[in-house]
Amino acid sequence: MTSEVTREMTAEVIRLDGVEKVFEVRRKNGRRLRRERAQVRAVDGITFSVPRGEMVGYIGPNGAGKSTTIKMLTGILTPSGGRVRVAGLDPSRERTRLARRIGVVFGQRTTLWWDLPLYDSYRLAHRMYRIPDDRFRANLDRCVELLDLGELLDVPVRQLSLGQRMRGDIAAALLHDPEVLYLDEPTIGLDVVSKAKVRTFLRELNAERGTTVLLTTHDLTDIEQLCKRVMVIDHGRLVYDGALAGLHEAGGSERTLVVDLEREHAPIELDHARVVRVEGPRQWLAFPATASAAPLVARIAERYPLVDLSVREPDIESVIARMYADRGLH
Ligand SMILES: Nc1ncnc2c1ncn2[C@@H]1O[C@H](COP(=O)(O)OP(=O)(O)OP(=O)(O)O)[C@@H](O)[C@H]1O
Repeated sequence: MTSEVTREMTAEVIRLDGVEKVFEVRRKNGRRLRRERAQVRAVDGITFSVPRGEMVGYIGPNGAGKSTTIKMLTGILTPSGGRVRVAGLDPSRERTRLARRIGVVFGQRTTLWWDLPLYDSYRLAHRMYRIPDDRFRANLDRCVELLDLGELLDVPVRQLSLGQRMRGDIAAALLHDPEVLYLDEPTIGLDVVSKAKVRTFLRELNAERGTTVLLTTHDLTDIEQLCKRVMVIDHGRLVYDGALAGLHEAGGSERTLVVDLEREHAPIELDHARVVRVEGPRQWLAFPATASAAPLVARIAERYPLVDLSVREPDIESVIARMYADRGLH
C-alpha cells in the first residue's frame, strides 16, 4: 500500500502529539538598561486529533495560544516540540503541498486584494492553486449563491463592509476545495444577519462536502450552532475537550434572557430562572446554560406584557473561570 493511500484512508485529518511552541522574547528588566531574554510558552504540550468531517470549536481567553496553534497547523510556524500532522502531511515541511488541501480565514485580516474587485482576487486564486476551470466555476457559483456575493463581485474589496468582506474571504478560502478549513474569529464584528449567513453557510458546507472545520471564536453561539465538540485552551494547555453542554455543566454557567416589557414591572417570578438586574421596563434573567430558553420564553409571554426578548450566551472568559473554580484549578 502506498503512503498516499494510507494517508487518504486515515480517519484523522488533524493530529497533534505533545505540541509545543516557545517564543524567545526580550524583556526589560526593572530599571536595568539591558533587556533580558525570556521564553513565552505559547503552546505547552497539546495533544488532540480531529476526525474527517468534524466541526470543532477551539476556544480560550486572549493570549491562550489559539492563533499560535492554527499557525502551526498551516505551517506558518514550526513547533518547538512534538508532532503535527494535517491530512497526513507535516505542515512546516510540506507547506506548499498542504496549502492545496487547507483553507484559512483570519477574521481580523483579509487575504483579498484590497484595491481590486472581489472577483479579481478569486481569479488570482484560480491561477495560484491551478484549480481546474470547471471546479473553479462550480465552487464560485455555489459560494456566490450561498454567501450572497452576486452584487459584490465587481466591488473593490476596500469598499466592502466587514460582513461582506468576511463572506468574500470565506469564499476565497474554499475555491480550491480544501478538505480542512481553519476559521479564526469568522464572525467577529459582524451584525446578527451576517453572522447567521456565515453560520448557515458553514453548516451546509460541512454537511454537503464533509469539510473538516476548526473554528476559533469568542462567540459561544458560533460553537453552539456549529460544533458538537469544543476544545478549551488556556495558558497553552488543553483544559477541556468535549461537548459544549459538558463545559457549561463543568462551570455551572448561566445564560441570560433579556426581557423588554411594555412598562416597568415587579421582578418576573419564574422557576429555574432568577432576575439579576432591572432597568425600567427591561429585566435580565439568569438561567442554567444547559437548559432550553423556549419554556421560559413561553411562560413569560403567557404571564407578562412582553414586547421583545433576546438570549445572551455567557462569555468564554467567565465559563472558563467558573470551570476552574469548580475543579479547584489555578
Ligand atoms: N511571534 C511571537 N513572539 C512572541 N510571543 C508571541 C508571538 N506570538 C504569540 N506570542 C505570545 O504567545 C501567547 C499566545 O498567543 P496567541 O496569539 O496564540 O493567543 P490567542 O489565544 O490566539 O489570543 P487572542 O485570542 O488574543 O488572539 C501570548 O502570550 C502571545 O503574547
